[in-house]
Amino acid sequence: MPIEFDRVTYTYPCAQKPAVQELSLRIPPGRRCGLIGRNGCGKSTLLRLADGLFRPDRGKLYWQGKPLDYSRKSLRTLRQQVGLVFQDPEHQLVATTVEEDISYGLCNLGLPESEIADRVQRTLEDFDLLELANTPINHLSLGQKKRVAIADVMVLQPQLLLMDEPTAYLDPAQTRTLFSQLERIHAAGTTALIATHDLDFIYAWADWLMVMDCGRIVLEGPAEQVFDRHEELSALGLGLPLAVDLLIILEDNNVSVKTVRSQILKRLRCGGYRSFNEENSLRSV
Ligand SMILES: Nc1ncnc2c1ncn2[C@@H]1O[C@H](COP(=O)(O)OP(=O)(O)OP(=O)(O)O)[C@@H](O)[C@H]1O
Repeated sequence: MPIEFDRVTYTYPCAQKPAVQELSLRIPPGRRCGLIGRNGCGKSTLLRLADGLFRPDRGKLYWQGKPLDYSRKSLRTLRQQVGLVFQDPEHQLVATTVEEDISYGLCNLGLPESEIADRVQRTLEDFDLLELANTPINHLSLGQKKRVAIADVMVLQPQLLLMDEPTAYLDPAQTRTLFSQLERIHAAGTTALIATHDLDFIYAWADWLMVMDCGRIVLEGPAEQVFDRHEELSALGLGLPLAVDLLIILEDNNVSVKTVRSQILKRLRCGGYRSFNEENSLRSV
């Protein structure tokens, strides 16, 4: 079991209530795990706890079966095995140019120069960053910064990859590149946990889905089964991936393309399943 939370509670200094409460979860090796939930429900806090950046007030975290040790030395070792891509790329980028930034973590690991050069070159290619290799970080667009932040962590080949809103600021082509890189590392045995509001991305990628609310995991299971729980997701203020909405509409065999289009537009403009139900019937459109 790479990572496990056992009744973990964490409260930010000066905060009135915990951001994460009595939270228990286990992520088996090799899993593609999605984490969804409305704003402020505790997703980023959970990821920071998993990376050892925050220490729980109560409860315990286990990494590969051993309780997390918060000594400097152990945290250094943990960070070589667990990589976190922050929601805001500005929190990740440390060096002057793209190439320096991607090599930074590898240099800290004390790897031979030739291996560092090889890995950096491959990562620049993988993330379509070759042309930007010598560009100063502060000359990059937000989407380019996000790609560098993701590359910074992927180049380290962590055993557990934690990502906070990885598709934020990425255009569709770069989202596809990210997808294929995630497929590649999954095939190589990496476990990944991705927190996101991008339901279409998570629907396509995740094999396991956890839903958070008020600092707790409130739904968990195979992604397809969790997305089938329309009413509960709606009650939690969450929508559905477009593909699930489409499947619901298409369950009615008599539905025309025009009706599907009109229903999908309504879904996109007004939100998820609740508005769908309130409309009552497809045929009335
Ligand atoms: N530095 C902080 N100090 C005090 N409270 C904080 C701090 N950071 C976050 N919080 C609070 O902790 C709770 C959980 O925040 P967190 O960022 O983990 O949520 P999230 O699910 O990642 O949200 P989002 O989807 O908006 O990114 C929120 O109520 C938030 O207001």
